[in-house]
Amino acid sequence: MIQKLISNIQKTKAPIVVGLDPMLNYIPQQVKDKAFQEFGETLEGAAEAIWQYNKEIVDCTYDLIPAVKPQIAMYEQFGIEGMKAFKKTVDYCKSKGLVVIGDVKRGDIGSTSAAYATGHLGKVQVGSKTYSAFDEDFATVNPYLGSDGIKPFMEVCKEEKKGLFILVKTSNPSSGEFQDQLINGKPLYEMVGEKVAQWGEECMGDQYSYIGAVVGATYPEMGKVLRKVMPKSYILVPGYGAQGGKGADLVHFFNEDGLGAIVNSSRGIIAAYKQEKYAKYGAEHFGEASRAAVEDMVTDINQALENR
Ligand SMILES: O=C(O)c1cc(=O)[nH]c(=O)n1[C@@H]1O[C@H](COP(=O)(O)O)[C@@H](O)[C@H]1O
Repeated sequence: MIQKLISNIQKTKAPIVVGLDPMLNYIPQQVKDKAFQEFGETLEGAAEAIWQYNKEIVDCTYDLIPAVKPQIAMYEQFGIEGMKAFKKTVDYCKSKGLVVIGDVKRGDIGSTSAAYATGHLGKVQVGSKTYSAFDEDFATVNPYLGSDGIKPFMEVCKEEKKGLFILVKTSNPSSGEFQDQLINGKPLYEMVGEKVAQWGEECMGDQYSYIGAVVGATYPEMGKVLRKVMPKSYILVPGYGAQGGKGADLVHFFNEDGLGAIVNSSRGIIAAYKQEKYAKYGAEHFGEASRAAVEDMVTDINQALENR
């Protein structure tokens, strides 16, 4: 799957991920009205609205982008119906040739991680039959339980040719509270980065490992250090746009080959029509506003890379 991600990035010349994080308050009224007419103001109605919203955004952007990252919490809040919308979104994006990064941030004791890995990346055995339940291409995982929480995910990735993005340094304001703590003079996030590089060696594609890392766009100096600590790991970089990250901050997350990083924007793309810059599209043409925001993001990052 890492090869497919790289080839999609090369084909689109767009090292970006569109984050499919639908919230009801971003969804234009006409989309909600239609869904509520059919299903009422119910969890099912909400799930239908987020699915229709996602579908329009994907239809308007899929030819420009290599990958999407649905964040499961946005679906889970609507219970079973939301989870069905998550699965429909995963399948639809895959049918459009996109790589799907399930932003599920799992990680637990070994046996529980194994079940998470089976459900999201692997196959579950039911009697004589096997099923791929969610079947994303990559999943985000939390390494702070230690190696035995990560190994079951790696095993499934090896079998299924899938991949991981392991949280190393997160984009949020208080990420330093624990992640920046010094241990024998070294920050914890750097130790985790070294571990990701080690795990990555066991799981190599052609040039890059299918064990990647998550490093927030909001910490560019740390990104520069971590790039060197994990030279063969793809870095998923969230925090662009709504959290303040800009193209110029991101150049050091990339390797000299122009590869090695993929930058996520969620609200900045899917709710672009709400920004003044894209207001001319109006809520009616929210998908076109998202397309314009994708084009601007790609230009911003590629220009920054050219100027470095
Ligand atoms: O794993 C992630 O994707 C992630 C890690 C991190 O450090 N920071 C972070 O924002 N994210 C996710 O990236 C997305 C960012 O959304 P926007 O701020 O709207 O672009 C959300 O889905 C977050 O859950």
